Amino acid sequence: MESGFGVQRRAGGGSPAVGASQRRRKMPPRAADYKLQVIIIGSRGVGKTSLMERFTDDTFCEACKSTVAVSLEGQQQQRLDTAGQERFNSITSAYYRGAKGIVLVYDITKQETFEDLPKWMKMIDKYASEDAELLLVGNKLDCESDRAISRQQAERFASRISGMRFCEASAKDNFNVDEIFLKLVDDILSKMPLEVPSKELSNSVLSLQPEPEIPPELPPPRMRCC
Ligand SMILES: Nc1nc2c(ncn2[C@@H]2O[C@H](COP(=O)(O)OP(=O)(O)OP(=O)(O)O)[C@@H](O)[C@H]2O)c(=O)[nH]1
Repeated sequence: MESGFGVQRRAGGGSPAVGASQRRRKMPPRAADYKLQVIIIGSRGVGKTSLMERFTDDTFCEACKSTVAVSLEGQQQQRLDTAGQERFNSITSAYYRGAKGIVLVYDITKQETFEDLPKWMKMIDKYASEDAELLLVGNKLDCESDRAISRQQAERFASRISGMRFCEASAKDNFNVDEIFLKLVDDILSKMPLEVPSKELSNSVLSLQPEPEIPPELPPPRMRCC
């Protein structure tokens, strides 16, 4: 249950006068200065694909099918047999490892998606680089009347994890979506050395489905002691 993509960022971009989605539609394509791998993780149905599609294409699908595929940009699209856990795990660990940014999503209307967050953090602790930027996103803010998780609860969760930022968003209403990804990329770039080695760059895209598998032995967690 991960989605991800290569985010392209041009140097000296600054804050746009128009929305970033508008800029994406109107500006002619130009070679990117960097390609950074960002993955989007979270429980089933929280809106990972919707956030990604809102950011990349400025589209929203009301009745999307669940993601069950791995795709490698410019290459083949391959259906995953969810029983094929071994192959899945090696792909998962590779993509976590390569991620410069991780967007961890829950649904503000679904308690269980918030309760799953510690499991996702275990995956991050096990597989991701310590330097990866982390962003917690409470999606479906347009469903305020069905809210099950308060902003304060989520802020408390994020504050216990070193370097994790938090925001709420709506892929449906296109609220905070550009901000999520552009801020994440700015944070990643601000940490990078001026000369980025080419092996650091990635152009792969990932979209996976199975439930998070909790590793039996975990490295020291990012959770801070209270
Ligand atoms: N109201 C509302 N619905 C949303 C929002 N984002 C996604 N959805 C809906 O939630 C459902 C699941 O969205 P997806 O983007 O497929 O969620 P996902 O996390 O990629 O789901 P999986 O691939 O199954 O893990 C779809 O019906 C979307 O239309 C949002 O911001 N607001």
